[in-house]
Formats: sequence, C-alpha cells, structure tokens
Amino acid sequence: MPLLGNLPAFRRDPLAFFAHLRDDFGDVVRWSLGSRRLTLLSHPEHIAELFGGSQEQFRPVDISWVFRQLVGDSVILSQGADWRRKRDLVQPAVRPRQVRGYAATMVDCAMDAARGWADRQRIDVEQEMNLLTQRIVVRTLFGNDLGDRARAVADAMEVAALELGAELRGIGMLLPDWARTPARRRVLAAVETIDAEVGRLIRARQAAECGTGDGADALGMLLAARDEEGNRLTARQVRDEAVTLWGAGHETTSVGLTWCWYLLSAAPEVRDRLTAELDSVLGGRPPTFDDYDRLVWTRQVVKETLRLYPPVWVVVPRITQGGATLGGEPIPDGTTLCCSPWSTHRDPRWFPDPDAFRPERWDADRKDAASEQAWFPFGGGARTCLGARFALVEMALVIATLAQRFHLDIDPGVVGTAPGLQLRPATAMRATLRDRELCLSGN
Ligand code: HEM
Repeated sequence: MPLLGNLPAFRRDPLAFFAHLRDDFGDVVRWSLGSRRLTLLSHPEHIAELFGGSQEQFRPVDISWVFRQLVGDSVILSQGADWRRKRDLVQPAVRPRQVRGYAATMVDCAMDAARGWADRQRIDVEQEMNLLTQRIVVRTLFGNDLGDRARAVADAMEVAALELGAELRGIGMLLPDWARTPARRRVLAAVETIDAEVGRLIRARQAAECGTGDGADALGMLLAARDEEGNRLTARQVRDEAVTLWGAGHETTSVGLTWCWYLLSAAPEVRDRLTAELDSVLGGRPPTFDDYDRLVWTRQVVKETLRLYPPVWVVVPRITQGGATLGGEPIPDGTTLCCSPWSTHRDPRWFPDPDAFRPERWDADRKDAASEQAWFPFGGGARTCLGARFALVEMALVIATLAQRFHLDIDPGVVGTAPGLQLRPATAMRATLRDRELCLSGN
C-alpha cells in the first residue's frame, strides 16, 4: 500500500473516487487515507444498519481538529450518555413547533432579498443564498441581538468552514493535534472572534433572564432547556450548541438552495410546474408555514435537489466495536465505516436514470421503499440531523417566496462540484433575474 494510500485520488475528485469504488469494487470496499483505513458502504441496507445500529457498536469518529475548535463539546461531537443528554437539551430549539415560529422569519428574510432584486439584474446565486440563509440562521438563533456584530461572526464562521473543508480533503486530517499550520492559526483567530461575540450575547441574556422559553429564538430555548435532573447547559455548552446550529444549519441550506436554482434553471418544465403550483396555492401572497404541506411539487423539487446534490456528501465515519455485524456478517472491531449520500443517491439500482433531475420520482404513487431508503441527505437513525425539518421548511419556503416573483436564469453550461465541508459549486453561478410579473405582462 503506498504511503498516502488513496489520498491523491480522493483529493483529486472524491465524488468520482467514491463512484469508482462503488461501480468497480462493489458495495463494501476498503480504501485508505494515509495510515487511516476506511470502508465505503454503498448499499442502502448496509447504510440503514449503520445508522440504526447502537452507538456502542458504530461509534462516530472525531476526524477533524478544526471542527473541534469550532463546535467544542457540542452534541455533534459527543458520545454515549453525554450525547443523549445534549441531544435532548438541543432538540426543543429545533422541534416542529419552533420551526413553525421560525417559518415567518424565513419568509420575511426571503421577501427582503426579493425587494432588493430587479428585472434583468445579474446576481451571484451562491452569494445571494449564502447571505439569505445567514440572515435566517442569525435571526432564528439570536433574534436581532447580534446587531452589526453579526457580520464579524459570519466572516469568522466562513473562515472556519473553509479551513475545515480544506482539512477534510487534504493532509490536514493527518496532522497531529499540536501542529500549528497557518491555516490552523487562522481558525484559532476566527474562533476567538466567535467566542467573544457569542459569549457576550449569552452573558447579556443570562443577566437579563429574558428571551427564553416557548416562542423564543433558539438561543433562548438553549438557555431555558433543563435535563431530567433540572440542570441547565452551562454558558460554554450553550455557546457550543449555538455555534453548532449555526455551522450545521447555514451553508448546508445555502448550497442546497443554490443547486436547486441551478437545476430549476435547466429544467423549464419543472420550473413551470413549480410556478403553477405557487400561483394556485398562494395566489400571489407570501407563503406561511401552513402552506408547507400543500406545496407538494415544491417539496418534491427540494427532495430531488438533495438527492442530486446532497450538501453533506460524506457522512461522519463510524468505527466498529463490540462485535458489530452488517448484512449478517461480523465486522472486525476497529473498522472505520463511511458512506456517501452522493454516491448512493446516484446509483442506478435505486434511481433509474440517476443523473436526471426528476422531482416526479417522489410522486406519492411512484416512489418506492428502495429509493426512500437510498435517500439519506440528513443521515439517519438516532443521530439523524437535528435540523432536517428546519432545513426542509426553509428551502421550500425560500424557493416558494422567490420563485413566485423571479425566474433565475443561470448562465448556460455545466457547473462542476467542489466538495469541501459542503458540496459547493466549483465556479461562480451567475444568473439573470427575470421579474415574472413583467414576463406575464409581455414586457
Ligand atoms: C440541507 C440542510 C442540511 C443537511 C443536508 C444536513 C445534514 C446532516 C447530516 C448528514 C448530519 C449527520 C448525521 C449522522 O451523522 O448520522 C447532520 C447532523 C446534524 N445537523 Fe444537519 N443538515 C442540514 C441542516 C441542518 C440545520 C438547518 C440544522 C440546525 C438548525 C442542523 C443541525 C444538525 C445537528 C445539531 C446535527 C448533529 C446531530 C447529532 O449528532 O445528534 N442541520 N446534518
């Protein structure tokens, strides 16, 4: 085995590398990143077993120094009883009742974005979606409390996310924790900014003892949460969870929305059906949470986007212990298992014509159990994404609000993928806006 194992091929194009492992070597394939040995699972049943198995047997691996600096000891990096407690404490901040409350903020922010748009204007789609989802996450998490400091925290989050993506794809992942590269120093500086601002906010809220409880923003919910013994999260733990929600919930939905516009722009018949649904369900008014269930095609468009371009293209690997099995076969302890929504979502066994954008796959009378099982952009099992509902509602309501008013005509051509922390477009995605009202009036 060469010293770097498959690192060069993985680094060059991880998505093609995973597809190659799946197509040429089968559903369970061993590969290596330097001294790390991994096993890629591509079959949905194995992946369901991985997610559904106990966390003692399939333990999530802590793979990134950068990530740990950013999220500290939050739910996303915790294990065992500590993880359970934190998950229970964070859950109220993103439960469906809260998301219903956040929906108005999501639509408000999208309306604001639309007010800044004009017919024939040129936009950078990723940048626009990034700003929009950032506003949404800041307002749903912190209300308006961050004020003009939101920009500084957002910039610091951006630095950390970029370095994290670079680390996950490069040799950064193989560096010992004590190594201080220029990239790691940039991360430490960014974390300092985040700590200062978020810490200030938490102290202010604690001192005022307000803005907590039902109907509050997510920070208020975290501050109010109590475990079974009546204990609260400490200020440091609240910081870790708030930063995790921000980090996990911002760029994921931003790139998801960006790819959604890309797919819609290249599929006029899908877009026409979308606008027809919006016109008939909403009749020109802004959407509300109650419209979410009625926007059937919109939801299918979102679901199909997350199939073709899953923002989290590889799920946190799990290491086996205590005699785990897969498909009835024993797996040696210490095996690191990983799976990629990208590669399984584009497997023709589960999705005929897998590269085609076809929201109708998800029609109630067409979809089948196999493709449902093979769709896992949010992971699955006990550690499934805490913000899945938040993300799905946000994506649908943002698309509904903006697509009602504008067509985004993205410049023709294929946009490649740049898998970092999230699956981003490889090049800028520029679009010309077309005001639908003007289109309809023939101007
Ligand atoms: C399209 C958007 C999103 C995608 C694709 C996504 C995907 C994922 C995935 C794949 C996981 C890991 C699951 C696993 O390891 O089994 C995860 C975990 C998590 N996500 Fe998301 N996510 C999205 C949006 C959000 C949002 C909006 C939030 C919060 C507001 C959020 C919060 C979290 C948290 C806290 C975890 C850790 C859960 C745990 O370890 O128990 N995510 N997400």
